[in-house]
Amino acid sequence: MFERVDYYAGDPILGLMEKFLEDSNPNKVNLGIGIYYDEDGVLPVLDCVKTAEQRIADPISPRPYLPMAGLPGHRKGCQELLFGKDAKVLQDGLVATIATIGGSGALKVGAEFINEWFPHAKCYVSDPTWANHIAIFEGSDVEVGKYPYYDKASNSVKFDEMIAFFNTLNKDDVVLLHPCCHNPTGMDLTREQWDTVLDVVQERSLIPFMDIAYQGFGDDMDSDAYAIRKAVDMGLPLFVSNSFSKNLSLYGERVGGLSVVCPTVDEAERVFGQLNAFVRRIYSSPPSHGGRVVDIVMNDEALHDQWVGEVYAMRDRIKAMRLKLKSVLESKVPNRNFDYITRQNGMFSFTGLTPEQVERLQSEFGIYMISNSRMCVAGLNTSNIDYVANAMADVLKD
Ligand SMILES: Cc1[nH+]cc(COP(=O)(O)O)c(/C=N/[C@@H](CC(=O)O)C(=O)O)c1O
Repeated sequence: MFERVDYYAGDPILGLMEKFLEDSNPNKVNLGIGIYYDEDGVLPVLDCVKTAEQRIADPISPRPYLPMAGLPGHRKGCQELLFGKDAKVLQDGLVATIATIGGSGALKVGAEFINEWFPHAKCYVSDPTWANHIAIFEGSDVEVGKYPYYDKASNSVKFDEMIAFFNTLNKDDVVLLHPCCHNPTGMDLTREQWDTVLDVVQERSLIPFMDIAYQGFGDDMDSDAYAIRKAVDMGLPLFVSNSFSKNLSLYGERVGGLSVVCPTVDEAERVFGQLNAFVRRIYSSPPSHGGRVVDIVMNDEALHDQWVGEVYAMRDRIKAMRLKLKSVLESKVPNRNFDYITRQNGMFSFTGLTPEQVERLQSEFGIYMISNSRMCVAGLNTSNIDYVANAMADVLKD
């Protein structure tokens, strides 16, 4: 009966996590999945989340279905984080926002919406991009193409090629953009480059779809949203998927959001209704617990301020690990340029190691990074960084 069903090849990121957990090497280091581990190598529970959890736990309350769009406070939290607390576009009621099952759920609902209402649109993703971007959009029958983005030889953005490619695209084609902390390269655009990208998007009437999963891990909450807010200032239609998995350290609670910036209130109402319709037919309504944590942290001023401080502490620890890794590698492999490690932003570094070198790190040293050479810098700490740098130096020298 089901022999016609193909075997699942596994996920390049989540599958690696399983292999890591099974590895008995006492020195193993997980630099694979994009998860923030603290200095002790532990996935943290933020203090602001602990407070929110206590409020949820006492007094304990029933767990009814949430609205299809999620809690109003969760949605408000997404909007103010992305667009700014006093953004005119919010005051004017031009943004349709739903709470979603993580950033992944936001991308899925967005892909379904585009397939339904822009059936001729293709979606173009950066080369390289987060692997699941392609799977999600193709899974919604949206044809996916790639735009030039990263030059491995120079460890920089192929900006002129990217712009030239955008100038070949058609009206309503979707360009999937990383506003900050590019996954997997960590290489972000400057503000001037964003301005140029958004000018081309406007000239070609493209649809920008910005996926922001690491807001606060780059420079700061507002700077990391520069591209989002610039598109709004230009009056562009805009999709934004956001994730609280990393910056609230709530991975398993599956909390995110999808926002669509519309030209008129009437269009925002139409879009909001259709987003609800897609939610209903895909998963009906979002999870309650995570939504309540987001609602409490984002809308309690003191907790929100505490949260921002906790995110910046995570950001700063990652930056410190970048500096340390770069200096150790420079001392051990003097004939190789490691500037890219500190030019890159957010959780990931595209190390440029070959698949064979990545495989050696895993098999000989128990160090796990994605086969495309992406390293999650947040997996480094002062206890393992010398071990990792020495191992990288070893495989780079041979
Ligand atoms: C760019 C991006 N967008 C969306 C997501 C999904 O977020 P969530 O809220 O968990 O649904 C991730 C997760 N990335 C890491 C984990 C994963 O692959 O699922 C990663 O790149 O390792 C991203 O890196």
